[in-house]
Amino acid sequence: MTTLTARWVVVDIEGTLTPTSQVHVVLYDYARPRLGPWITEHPTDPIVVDAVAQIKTLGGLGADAGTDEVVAVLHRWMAEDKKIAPLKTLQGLIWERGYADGDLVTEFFPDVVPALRAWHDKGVDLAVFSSGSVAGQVASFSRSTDGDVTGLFMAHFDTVNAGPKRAAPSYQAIAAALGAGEIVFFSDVPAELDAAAEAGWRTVGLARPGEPFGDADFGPHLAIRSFADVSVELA
Ligand SMILES: CSCCC(=O)C(=O)COP(=O)(O)O
Ligand SMILES: [Mg+2]
Repeated sequence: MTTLTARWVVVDIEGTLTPTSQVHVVLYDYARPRLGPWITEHPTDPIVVDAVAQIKTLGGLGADAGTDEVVAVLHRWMAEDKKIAPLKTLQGLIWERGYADGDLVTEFFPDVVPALRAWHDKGVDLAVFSSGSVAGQVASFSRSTDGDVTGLFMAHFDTVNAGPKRAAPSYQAIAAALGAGEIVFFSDVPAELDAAAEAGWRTVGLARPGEPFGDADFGPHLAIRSFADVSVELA
C-alpha cells in the first residue's frame, strides 16, 4: 500500500471509477437512439441550439443541415469515441433525464466508493475531471450501485469549464479554481497523467485488469490496479 498526502484528489471517471463498458455500452447505447428526438423536442433550449450549431460547424455541415444529418455526425463521433464538447453536452442532458427517470444506475468498481469515502472522511476534498459533461457527471453520481454519492464531491470539471484532458493548461485552470494545495490526479490514460504532471500535479495511473489501459506503460506515474492499493492522507 502506497500512502500519498494531498489537499485535493481529482478523479477521472471512465476506466478509473467505472468500467469502460459502463460508458461505451450502457450510457452510449442509452444516448444513441435519443439524440435525434432530444434535438427535435428542445428546439428553443439555448444549450441544445448552441450544441447543434457547434456540431454543424465541427462536422462540416451547412447551417441548414437537418436533424438526421446532425445525428449521423454524432453517431460517427460516438463510434470513434470522440470526446467532442457538444456531443458530451447532449449526451449529458439525455443521461440526466435517464437517471432521474430511474432508467440508469452507475456501476462503480467495488474498490472506488470505500476508498473515496475514507479519504473524504480524513478531510481530503474530492473533485472530478471527465470528458463527460458536468450535468452528466452529477447525474451519474446521484444513482449508483453505492447509492447517491454526489455529496462526496466538492467540484466538477469537464472539457467546457476546464479544457481538453490531454493539455496541461486545463490542469492549471482547475488548480486555479480549487485554490492552493497539493493535488493528486487519478486516471487510466497515461496522456492525461502526463498533462497533469506537466501542470505540477501528483499522478496515479489505474492499470485495471481487463480495461483498455490495463497493460499500458505508465512511465513515471505511480501505477496501481485498484484504489485499495493507495491511501491518501490530508496534507
Ligand atoms: C456520466 S459521465 C460519462 C463519462 C463520459 O461521457 C466519458 O466520456 C468519460 O470520459 P472520461 O474523461 O471520464 O474518461
Ligand atoms: Mg478515463
